[in-house]
Amino acid sequence: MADAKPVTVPEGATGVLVLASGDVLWGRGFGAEGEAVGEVCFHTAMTGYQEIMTDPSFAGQIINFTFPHIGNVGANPEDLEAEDPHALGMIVRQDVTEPSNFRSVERLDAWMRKHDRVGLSGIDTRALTRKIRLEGAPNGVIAHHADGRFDIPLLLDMARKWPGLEGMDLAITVSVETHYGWEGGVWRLGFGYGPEGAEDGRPHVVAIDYGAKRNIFRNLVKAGAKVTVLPATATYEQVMSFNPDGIFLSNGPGDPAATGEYAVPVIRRLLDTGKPLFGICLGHQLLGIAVGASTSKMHQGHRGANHPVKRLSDGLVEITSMNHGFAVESATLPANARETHVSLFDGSNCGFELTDRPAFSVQYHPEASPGPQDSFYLFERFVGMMA
Ligand SMILES: NC(=O)CC[C@H](N)C(=O)O
Repeated sequence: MADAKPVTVPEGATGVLVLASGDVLWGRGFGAEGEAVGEVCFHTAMTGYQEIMTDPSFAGQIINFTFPHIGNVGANPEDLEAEDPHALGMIVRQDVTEPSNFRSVERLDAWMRKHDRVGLSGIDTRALTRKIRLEGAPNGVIAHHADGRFDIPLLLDMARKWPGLEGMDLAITVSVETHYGWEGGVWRLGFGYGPEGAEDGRPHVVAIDYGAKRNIFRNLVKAGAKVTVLPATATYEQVMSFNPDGIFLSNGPGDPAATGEYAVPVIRRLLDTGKPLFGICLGHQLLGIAVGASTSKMHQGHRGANHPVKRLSDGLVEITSMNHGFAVESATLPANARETHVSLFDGSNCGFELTDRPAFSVQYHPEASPGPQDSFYLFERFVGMMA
C-alpha cells in the first residue's frame, strides 16, 4: 500500500476520493460539504439516479456512475425508493447541468445538499470502474470542501479503518420502526402513484422490510396484493398475527450472513407454515441461508439496470435491474432447492425455488417494465399462489 505523501490540492479541486489503497482522485465537490466513508462500487444504469441514491440497499456504499450525464433530468419528489437517500455519496464524470425534464422540481446538486449527501464530479469514472473490476470494490472516503482544504492523511486513515461491508449488519439500521399498511400502486401522468392497494378482498402479503425499495411494494400491489409492511425484527408471532396469505422478504443492505438472530430463524419458522413465500435480493440471500445455503461477498458485484439473467426452465434471458455485492452460492443449495435463474455475466445464482414448499426467490428486482423480457411475472406468480 502506498503511503500518503504531502499533497498539494490541484487548482480548482473542491472534492476528492481517497481510497484505502492510497489512491487520491481529485475532482469538484457538489451537494453537501463534508465527508463519507464506505465501499466504492460502480453502477451502470443510464437513468434512475434518484432511485439508486434512495434505495436502502445502498447503505454503506458510495456509487460511481458509469453513465456520464448524471443529474440531467433534475430531481423530483416521486422517483424515490425511500424518503431519504441511503447511498453515502455519488461520483460522476460530468458536472451536474441545468435539469431538462417536465417532472424536475430542483437540481440534483441542490437535492443532494438538502439531504446531506456528498457528490464528486470531474472523475475519470471509466478508470475507476476498471480499477474496481480488476481489484474489487475498495473502501474509500468521498469529501467535498468548497474552500479546497483537505486533510488527506486523515481521510486515508478513515478509509483504512472502515471495517468493510463483509460482516456488517445494516438491514436493522434502515428498516421501519413499526408496521404500516402500504398504499400506492400504478403511476399515472398528473396523478403520481395511485392510492390503490388497501382494498379488502385482495390477497394479504406481509412484507418484512430489511431495507425495502418502494417499487417492490408498488409491484406487489400492481400484481393484485394488499401489503402490510413489518420491521426487520418482526417475530414469527407478529408476522402471523396479521394473518398473511403470503410472506415477502425484501431487499436490503449489508452482509446477509451478519443479520444474526432476527431474520433467518424467523424465516425458517415462516417456511414451515407452508404459506407462499417470496424473497428478493437480501430477502433471496436470507432465504438461501434459511434453507442451509451459504452466501459470499462477490468480487465486484452486480449493479445496473440491464443485467442479463437466464431463466433455466426455458433459456429465456430476462433484462433485470440488480444491485448486490453478495451472492448465494449455487453449490451449497440443498436438495430441495432448485436453481431457477443464473447471471449471464458470471453464472452466479440469481434465483431458486423450493420443491417441497411454495417458496421462491430471486437476486434481482423484477420490474414492471414494458417489453417481453421483463420479470414482473414473478410478482404475479407469487400473488397467484394465494388465490
Ligand atoms: N439489493 C439488495 O438487497 C442487496 C443485498 C445485499 N446487501 C448485497 O449487497 O448483496
